[in-house]
Amino acid sequence: MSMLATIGQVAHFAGSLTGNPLAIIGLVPIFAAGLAFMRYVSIDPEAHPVNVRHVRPEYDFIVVGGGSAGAVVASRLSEIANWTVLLLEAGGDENEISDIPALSGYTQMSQFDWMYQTSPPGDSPYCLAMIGDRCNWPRGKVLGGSSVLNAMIYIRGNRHDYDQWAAMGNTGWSYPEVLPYFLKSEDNRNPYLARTKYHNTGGYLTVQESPWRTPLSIAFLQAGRELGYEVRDLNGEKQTGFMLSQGTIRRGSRCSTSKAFLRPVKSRQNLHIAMYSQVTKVMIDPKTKTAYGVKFTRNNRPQTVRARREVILSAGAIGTPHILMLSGVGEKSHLESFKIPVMSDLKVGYNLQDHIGLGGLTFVIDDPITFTKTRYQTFAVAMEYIVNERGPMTSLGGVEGLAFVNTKYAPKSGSWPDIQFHFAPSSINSDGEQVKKITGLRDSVYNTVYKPLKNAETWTILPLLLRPRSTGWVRLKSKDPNIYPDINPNYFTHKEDILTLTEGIRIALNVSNTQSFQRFNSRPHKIPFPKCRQYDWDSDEYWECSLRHFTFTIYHPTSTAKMGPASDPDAVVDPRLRVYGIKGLRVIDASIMPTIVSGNTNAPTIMIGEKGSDMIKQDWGIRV
Ligand SMILES: Cc1cc2nc3c(=O)[nH]c(=O)nc-3n(C[C@H](O)[C@H](O)[C@H](O)COP(=O)(O)OP(=O)(O)OC[C@H]3O[C@@H](n4cnc5c(N)ncnc54)[C@H](O)[C@@H]3O)c2cc1C
Repeated sequence: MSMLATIGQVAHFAGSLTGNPLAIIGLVPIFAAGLAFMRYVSIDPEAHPVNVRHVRPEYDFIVVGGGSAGAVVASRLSEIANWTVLLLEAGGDENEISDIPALSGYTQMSQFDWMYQTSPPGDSPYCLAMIGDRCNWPRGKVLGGSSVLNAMIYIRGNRHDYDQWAAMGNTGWSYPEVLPYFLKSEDNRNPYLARTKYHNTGGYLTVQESPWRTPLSIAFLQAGRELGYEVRDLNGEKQTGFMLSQGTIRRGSRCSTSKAFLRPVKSRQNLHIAMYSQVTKVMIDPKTKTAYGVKFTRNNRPQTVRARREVILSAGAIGTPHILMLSGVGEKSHLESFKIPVMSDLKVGYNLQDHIGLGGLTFVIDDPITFTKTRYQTFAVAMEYIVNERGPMTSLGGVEGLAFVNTKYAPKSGSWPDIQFHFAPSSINSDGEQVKKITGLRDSVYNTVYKPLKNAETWTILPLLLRPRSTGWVRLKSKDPNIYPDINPNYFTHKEDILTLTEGIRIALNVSNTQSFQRFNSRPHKIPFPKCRQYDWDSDEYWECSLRHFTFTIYHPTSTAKMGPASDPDAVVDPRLRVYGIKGLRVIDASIMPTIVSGNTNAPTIMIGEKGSDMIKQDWGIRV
């Protein structure tokens, strides 16, 4: 294939991603993608998984959803040579654009994204700065799932999270019991990390720091020290402190779970992967209450496939409860209102938890050292990515530094921080209007608050609430599987969530006040949101108003099929991830977290995939 043809093909794909790519993302990333494509075709040893043409009538195991967890489960189960495994994925395959770390925002609102939205809020307002008072909730609709859309940040959560799960009655899920599963996946490429007992090499999932960063990342670490925090591996012994971001990247490109877990096993004859296959229902025998297969639609054709041993739902925190409820597993009164026969009366869809913070908390500096589109979308930058797998294009979604800090509301031990910082040497409009587009910011907000920052040197901290008290739900709107469910996160129904975040914002302001940032004359950008003008800047009321406007989720919905012991009335699955009341049906994905972990959710979900796979093997008599 000629170079021009290849570039044309990638540009065409980019068009489908953005609507008008040449206007929005400019030529350079397209060149980058085109050239990267050439390199992959010629030298990449990891050819893509095969989309099987025909699905057999029956398999031993059916895995629904090939995302962060599902790709792991399909890979691990098919290690058993005499088991047949079918992986059904609603989306298609990832590609060269989604591989470029710095362009991670461009896969949102594309064919790779389910494009969910929260329902408009009730009494506790949130997302008010967004069109229709609704926040976008991107979810991966692609092999690799949300690991293809995410910012690639690798964080495992706090050891107390897992000890708390175990203390809730979830035998086997304490920190010492889950750590081996984090290690099992990992191939850490930073020798100084790899040699510690908290990291590993040789696993499928590549983890490393981005090979490139701006000078401000070092200022961020130094600021942490000035504030009394240690710079340390936040995936190591202690979580409190500051560090450079670690990410799931390999040779400078995204390492999705499809790339990590499915490509290496693509030639296994006992693993079939069927893409563009949307599961609409789990078939459950009403007499024996046993799951025996699934219904799915592929190329507009409804089909069924049977499972000899088990059906595993790995469709994510929205998809899994949606499928469960459509299949008659959910709260009795809710299902009956849609005339869905009830197979098991369980609190499916409840307990929805998510991490939120204040979006757009921006600081301005004088020096020309930040990440701006004009500075970094150049031919030289593209070539550095293509030829050397290095440079600004390898930046982990622009997030260069991370920190876990304690507000006065955190446990007194100091070892279970309640706020996480994501540090980025950029702001809402450093990338033209792409961030505006994917967050759904109203014109009035963007034009008033962020447009004046055009050409400014900026940096941002996203203060994130790690353990929200407010929980929400996912409920059916219809029994038609193509109608998205009602997603109501109920943000800020607990005042403590606002109070904790307000303290977190003030610690972020202190970061800017350190000598490390004052060297650059750092100062907060103080233009208020139009509807928060009546409050004094930095008053409690001002921050509450700001939080309720630019409510920023970093897309970590979890816990909608809660794991718990039989004594827990809210539990949907038991500690071996089996759905209560139904034989042959498990859930293995982010939905099972009884409480959201204190940190980004991709690595914990991959761990759940690893551990869940071993549980299945054990339960079928395989030694692991
Ligand atoms: C934009 C974005 C940025 C993020 N950034 C980070 C980050 O930097 N670090 C981090 O740790 N976490 C991040 N996350 C969160 C993290 O990626 C998710 O928590 C994690 O991927 C969830 O894994 P999962 O297996 O539960 O679901 P998913 O990975 O979403 O997988 C579910 C899969 O099931 C498929 N599916 C759903 N319904 C059906 C159906 N009916 N039939 C067939 N298939 C179906 C989907 O298409 C998808 O492939 C981010 C998420 C997003 C969306």
